[in-house]
Amino acid sequence: MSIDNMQGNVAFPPNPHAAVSIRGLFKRFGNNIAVNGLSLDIPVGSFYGLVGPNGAGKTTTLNMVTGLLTPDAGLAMILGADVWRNVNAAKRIIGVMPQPDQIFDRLTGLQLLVYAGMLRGMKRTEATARARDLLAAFDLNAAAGTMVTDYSAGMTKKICLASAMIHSPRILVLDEPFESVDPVSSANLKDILIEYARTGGTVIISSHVMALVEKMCTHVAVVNNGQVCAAGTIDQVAQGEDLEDRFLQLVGGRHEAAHLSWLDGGKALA
Ligand SMILES: Nc1ncnc2c1ncn2[C@@H]1O[C@H](COP(=O)(O)OP(=O)(O)OP(=O)(O)O)[C@@H](O)[C@H]1O
Repeated sequence: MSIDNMQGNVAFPPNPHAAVSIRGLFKRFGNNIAVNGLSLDIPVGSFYGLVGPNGAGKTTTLNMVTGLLTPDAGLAMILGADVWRNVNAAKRIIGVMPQPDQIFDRLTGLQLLVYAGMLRGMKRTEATARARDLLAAFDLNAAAGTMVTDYSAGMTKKICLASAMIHSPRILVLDEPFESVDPVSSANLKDILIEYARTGGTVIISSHVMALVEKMCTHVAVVNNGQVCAAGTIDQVAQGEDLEDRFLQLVGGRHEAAHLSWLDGGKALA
């Protein structure tokens, strides 16, 4: 998709060939409009970054696309099928990284992965074999028999990621996947995701780390106030600039002279 603000253009039909096609998605929490008529196409095989300031509506959008949250209005299609017409079918196609507080952390890492696989209809033997592959890939072999509640934040993140991948979904939706993951595991994870996209899988990540998005993603959408303000390939959105600078131009919010007069390096105590 070229740089294209499709806000409010609900008449523009969804793209049945896209991995994800969103039209006029809307969600309100009380008086707060979290997602305000958002439209976006995510091509099959893309590594798509969703970026935006805190509270922009990224997580709310992803939750509606993955069948976790009902939209107030609008349409989300996954590989040509309306998510909300058959939400269970959509969930089988997608791998969603659970949040650490959404997992059964009294299971061991191995048990959690086998459980996640069996929940998606896999046989125990196959789920166990894949769980062991994933534990190795994420450097969690030594912690396979440890309860997840005793994992560090980064280890928990990795086991959450692994549980999103075990059923080999066609689309992976990952909210801040690299946050608190160490550089070695992060590099391994990037290799896995890049290979996954290369073989036709679609990866959608939300991230605040612009350098990472610029390096890893093929496409990016900048979300602000519940709408897409720019979307396309990284080059199309960056327009020859550093992606972070372009992001700041698009969303604004930089204070001319960010200055807290009382934050004086402790001079007052000297
Ligand atoms: N369950 C909820 N109940 C009430 N308000 C909510 C709920 N979830 C999100 N919101 C509000 O919706 C808006 C969008 O939130 P959302 O979490 O989608 O933003 P985000 O772009 O993912 O932000 P961040 O980068 O900080 O994670 C925010 O104003 C938030 O306070």
